[in-house]
Amino acid sequence: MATEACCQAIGILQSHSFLNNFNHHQKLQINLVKFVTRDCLSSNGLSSRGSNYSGQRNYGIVRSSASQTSVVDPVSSPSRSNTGETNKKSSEAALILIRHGESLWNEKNLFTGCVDVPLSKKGIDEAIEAGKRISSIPVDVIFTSALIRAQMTAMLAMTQHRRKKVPIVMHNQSEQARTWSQVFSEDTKKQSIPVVASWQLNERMYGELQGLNKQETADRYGKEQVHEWRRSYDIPPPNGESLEMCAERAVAYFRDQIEPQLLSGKNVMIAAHGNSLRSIIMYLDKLTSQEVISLELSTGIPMLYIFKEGRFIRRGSPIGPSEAGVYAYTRHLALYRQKLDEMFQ
Ligand SMILES: O=C(O)[C@@H](CO)OP(=O)(O)O
Repeated sequence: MATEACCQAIGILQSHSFLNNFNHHQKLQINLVKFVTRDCLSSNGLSSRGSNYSGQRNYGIVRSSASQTSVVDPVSSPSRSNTGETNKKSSEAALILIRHGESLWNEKNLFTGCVDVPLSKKGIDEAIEAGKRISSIPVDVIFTSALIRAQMTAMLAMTQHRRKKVPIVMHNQSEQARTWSQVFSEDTKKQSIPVVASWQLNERMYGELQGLNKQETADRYGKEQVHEWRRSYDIPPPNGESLEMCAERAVAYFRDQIEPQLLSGKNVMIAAHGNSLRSIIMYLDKLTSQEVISLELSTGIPMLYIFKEGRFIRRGSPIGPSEAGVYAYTRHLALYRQKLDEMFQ
């Protein structure tokens, strides 16, 4: 069902590579599947004590490798802009990961897991701030968990995006839901971003800890025990999921549904949770089960990866759109931002 829903969702608003969108006179290069029925690491954003998550070191490596690589420019490449090849091959695709902003239960220091709690006021502000950071990074498709805090984060972040496309939540759970949510304008579809919500990206299920206060639980069961429940790789909390179990469904979903999008040149944003994202980062960065233990993600800090030649390259967390030489940008992304400048200033 997830596969079907996802394919339809992607088909719905499948747009060509982001840069093509800018030339309004350009013949559209869209392999648009018929709508509906067919249709940086910032040091405060991600850290891992004692691991290779030294932001400074990694930024340097990434930047130098990027500068040595020749990146095809889809804007000026006639072969790409005139032959409709854009959708099939892209030299790179952006992948933004964002942990939801602070929730009302984060604020109260409660284990949340799969309980569907909304953002706090601070979380709303964090999501908007995150949106500013990625406002010049292309987004063609958004994946979120089924939980409202991740969805709020994605939507609030997108209110800040300079491209001003409209994120539209896909509803493929039934034929009727599909039919009733159809869009009948090609132009409108081009100005939209499909949002695919999936339980596989949910926070790990925290079992009988859900709703308990983290500090009180540590006082009761001991700090060590609670740390083991919270951060060990393969030890689940009582009747809950271990990180390993969470990774089984989150990484499988990433590989089955999200990687093909990146492979086809789509720029993807994932709004999800501390542990579902930890497991995905473990996969992207090839962390060991030991290394992932100390990986912590802050709420509301977007992390950018570039998918290129089958590899994921961590770029860091983009800063604001006004920053000229943001390390997180590749040449490809800088061109996108330049186009936005031309369009909207
Ligand atoms: O309560 C939760 O769902 C998670 C994330 O807030 O907690 P932890 O920090 O233990 O991963």
